[in-house]
Amino acid sequence: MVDLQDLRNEIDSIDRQMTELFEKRMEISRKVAEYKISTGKKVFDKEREKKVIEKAKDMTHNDFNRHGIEELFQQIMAMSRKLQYQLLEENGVAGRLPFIGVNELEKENVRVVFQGVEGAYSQAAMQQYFGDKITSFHVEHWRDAMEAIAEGAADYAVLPIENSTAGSVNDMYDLLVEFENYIVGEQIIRCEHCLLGLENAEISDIRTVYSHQQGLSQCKSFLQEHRDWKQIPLENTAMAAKKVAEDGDVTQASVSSAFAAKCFGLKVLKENIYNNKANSTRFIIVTNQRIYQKDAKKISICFETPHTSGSLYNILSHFIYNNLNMFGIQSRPIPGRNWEYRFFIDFEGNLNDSAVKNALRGIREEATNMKILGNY
Ligand SMILES: O=C(O)C(=O)C[C@]1(C(=O)O)C=C[C@@H](O)C=C1
Repeated sequence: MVDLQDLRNEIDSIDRQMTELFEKRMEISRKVAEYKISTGKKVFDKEREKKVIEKAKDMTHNDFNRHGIEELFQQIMAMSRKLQYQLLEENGVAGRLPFIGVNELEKENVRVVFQGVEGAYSQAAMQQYFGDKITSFHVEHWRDAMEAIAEGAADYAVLPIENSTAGSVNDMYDLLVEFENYIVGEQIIRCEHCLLGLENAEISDIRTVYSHQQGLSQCKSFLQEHRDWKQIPLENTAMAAKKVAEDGDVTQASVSSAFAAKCFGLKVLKENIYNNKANSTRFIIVTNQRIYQKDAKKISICFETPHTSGSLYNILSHFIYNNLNMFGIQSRPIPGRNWEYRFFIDFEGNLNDSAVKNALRGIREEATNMKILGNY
């Protein structure tokens, strides 16, 4: 019978040699980086990596080892590249980021566009972010808002990107890729639905309630206590409040925000009638300039990955190696390319941090169509 301890001693000896060789290899990679710094050559050399992997695979003796050696060398060279990116950054050749840092965003005397009607949650988000000293207008569609800032009709747009219950606003991700507009801020608004009625109405008068379908379903428990009320869904919660104000009928109510009550002169008949107390929507503030506030802490990027196994894994490793904390990842189909996806990542950091520059340089070289959507 073989002795386990003997076998483990052998493995230990091989591991020692592998570690020594790994360190030797990284030392050579460091020298290659010096050469690349002085010649301006790119770190990532796809063809060379292919050849290294093929050569190593040819030396193996069975299929299992062929796969193993391929994966191992992919990892070794990914680490080698990360070391080289770090050295580039230390030598100040990490490349300039085409974004300008500003101390503060201009929030007064600016023109802001929001999507939706007056009294919408997006208008509430706009007021909370910018205050009152602005000129604002609203448009019907998200695309109209993106166009307004792209063309310079507005300085900023306020647009929803995510709801804590309903999830991401997918169209917004596509629009951020399509337009040369950038995220410079965000505002989270709690969707605190209330029951609104006319100034002289009481709850006992109500017979009909209007809201967006989601508004009605988010207040299901409360509405079940009033089963005799007719529930009528409308396009959005603000329109529902507007209708109640315009109809002037005490038997009508709407499920809308307290902000909408103020906008249309309605009375809050009952506050906090929603089921999920944490329900919130995250709005982004978008502009057509590549700027970021110097104390910004969150970065959004998107990229496409080559259609090969492990490519997303390799790209995500740039966050791990640079100690960057990822907040989230989304994917969206790429139009016209079935079953291929574009990834959107939010992570913690500032465009001026060297770890961030490092990671972005690596991702830019290894992914396709990488775009920095903003630092805010
Ligand atoms: O040969 C090079 O150009 C290197 O930088 C070395 C190396 C490697 O570790 O083998 C690293 C990165 C390149 O993508 C290709 C190969």
